[in-house]
Amino acid sequence: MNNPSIPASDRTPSAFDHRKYVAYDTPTLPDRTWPDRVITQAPIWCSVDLRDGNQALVDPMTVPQKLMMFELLVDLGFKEIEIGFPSASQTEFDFCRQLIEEERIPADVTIQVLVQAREPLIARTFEALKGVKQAIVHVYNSTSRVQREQVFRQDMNAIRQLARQGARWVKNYAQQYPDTQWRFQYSPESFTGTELEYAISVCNAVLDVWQPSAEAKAIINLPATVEMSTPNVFADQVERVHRALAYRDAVVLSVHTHNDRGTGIAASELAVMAGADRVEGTLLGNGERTGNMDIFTMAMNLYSRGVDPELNLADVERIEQVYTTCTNLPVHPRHPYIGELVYTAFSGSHQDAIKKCLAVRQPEDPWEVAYLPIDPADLGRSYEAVIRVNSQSGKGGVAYLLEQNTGYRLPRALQVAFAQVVQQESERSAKEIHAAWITQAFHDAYSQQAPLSVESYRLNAARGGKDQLSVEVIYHGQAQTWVGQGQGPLAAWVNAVNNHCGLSLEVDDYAEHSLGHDKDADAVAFVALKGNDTVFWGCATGSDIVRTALDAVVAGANAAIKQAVDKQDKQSA
Ligand SMILES: CC(=O)SCCNC(=O)CCNC(=O)[C@H](O)C(C)(C)COP(=O)(O)OP(=O)(O)OC[C@H]1O[C@@H](n2cnc3c(N)ncnc32)[C@H](O)[C@@H]1OP(=O)(O)O
Ligand SMILES: CC(C)C(=O)C(=O)O
Repeated sequence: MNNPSIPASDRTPSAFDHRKYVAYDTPTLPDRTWPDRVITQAPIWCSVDLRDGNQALVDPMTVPQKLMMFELLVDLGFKEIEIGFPSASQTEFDFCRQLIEEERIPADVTIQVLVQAREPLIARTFEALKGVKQAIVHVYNSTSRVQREQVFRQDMNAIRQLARQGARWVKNYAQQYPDTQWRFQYSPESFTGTELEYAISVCNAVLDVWQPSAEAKAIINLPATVEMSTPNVFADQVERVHRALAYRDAVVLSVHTHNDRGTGIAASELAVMAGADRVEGTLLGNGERTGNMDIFTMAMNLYSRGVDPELNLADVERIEQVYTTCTNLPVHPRHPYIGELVYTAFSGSHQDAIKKCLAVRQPEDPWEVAYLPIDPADLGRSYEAVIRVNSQSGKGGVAYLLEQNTGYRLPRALQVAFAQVVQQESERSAKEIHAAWITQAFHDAYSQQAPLSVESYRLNAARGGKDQLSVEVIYHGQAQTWVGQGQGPLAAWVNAVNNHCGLSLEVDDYAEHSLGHDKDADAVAFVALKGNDTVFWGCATGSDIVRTALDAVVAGANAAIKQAVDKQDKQSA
């Protein structure tokens, strides 16, 4: 249809011109109630991975791939699974037969199949379902204005008759297989492009044929076959149907949204607020064009707000593996909840906030961690994936990674100093800096035990007086005995080091902590030695805390010695 708002002389079909498009109709539902509702319970989920997901693939799934996906869906807890379109191809037919003949359908799972409102296809569909204990037969026809006028070339009445006829065929064929517990589903396909009151009249016509009851409910499924509006408009449409549908108590109201505008999940969520009982979709949103609504994400959205999603999605590795094997599609690294990068913070302020929230969090607390909508561990994600370091990162992230790798909790001033080392490398390489590099760089910078190292020590701790320390050292390859005195072993040792190395270091800061919870756990010591307006940090670990402190001083002193040598080399060059 030509858009009358564009003068004919102005129409340039190949140009990027928004005037080619018309605004969508907005139903008037001034007394809408859905905006005040919250979702407190998971809807009935129906996976359509094996049908709508499958029909959108470059290479539709083979029978083994379909089986693999079916088993995953069952294990995740889906109770309704649309397994295909059995009249579409031999593969589809055979898959349906295999599930039934090999008794692969658990007693609490109902398979669903799709068919057009065409008798031969409906006959073939019932053949495919022969012997099944229970099944949903899902019949559809397009009701939109565009399809009525341009595809079917039939008026509203004829299209309603087609729907009614399809419903009759389904009902009649079902009577030929009385051993199966049948349920029927109807979709006014392209519902979002259908005049709302007309769509309701078609659904009611179908229900009049099926005469559903509270014991034998029918399913009316409202597809956003093409997502054409903002989700609030879809919610209004659903609430209007919810109110106007005949046999409402005997109907499960279902929605089936697509993602053409990128809001397929929001549309389903608002639809549930508007009265939908059931949601069709696919894992990770595979499906026609931009995909079906993503059940994994919608379920995790519920989970993240404390609502039981009634699906167990914890094994994301398996979900990803089956998804990629069956669809040949990758999982986007930013895919909600499952993508490789979705729990990762590179930026300094995010890392700092995450680290602080995690540090104060008690296991029994509700999850309230900045920047992390859920606990990544719930989906098997390790904390290594949470904080990653590049040139956008700060001291918090670097310290966090080091702590994860070594258990060290750096004093704040050492965090600041070490972050500069890492920042230099990340800027030089223009790459991510991994935890292994950070750990090595930390030890290189702060744990050097050459040219000076401690072999053994003897401490004569004097009550009220000065401690006397005698230390067997290796200094520039020579074994020597150094003696020092001071207020405590640390001061005694710094005095000895200063005397023998020609330094004038003072202890500026000292911290230690245990590296484990049991009494035999090693400790780590950090010491800041100040000399000539420079702070030299040293770090060491060990089971004997005095020895560990001496080693930490040695590391700081070695850094000071190295700086002095470098200075001399520069001057003589
Ligand atoms: C929105 C959705 O996802 S709907 C599901 C879509 N999925 C698929 O189409 C995948 C499986 N489909 C197929 O394999 C094939 O389309 C088949 C086997 C079902 C049918 O194949 P064919 O009969 O060869 O042809 P085709 O699909 O082109 O049929 C179109 C004909 O069916 C009619 N038709 C299409 N949909 C329906 C329907 N739901 N109810 C009744 N008639 C319909 C069309 O008007 C057209 O009629 P015409 O032949 O008189 O012009
Ligand atoms: C058959 C229907 C439900 C469909 O897949 C759609 O409209 O997208």
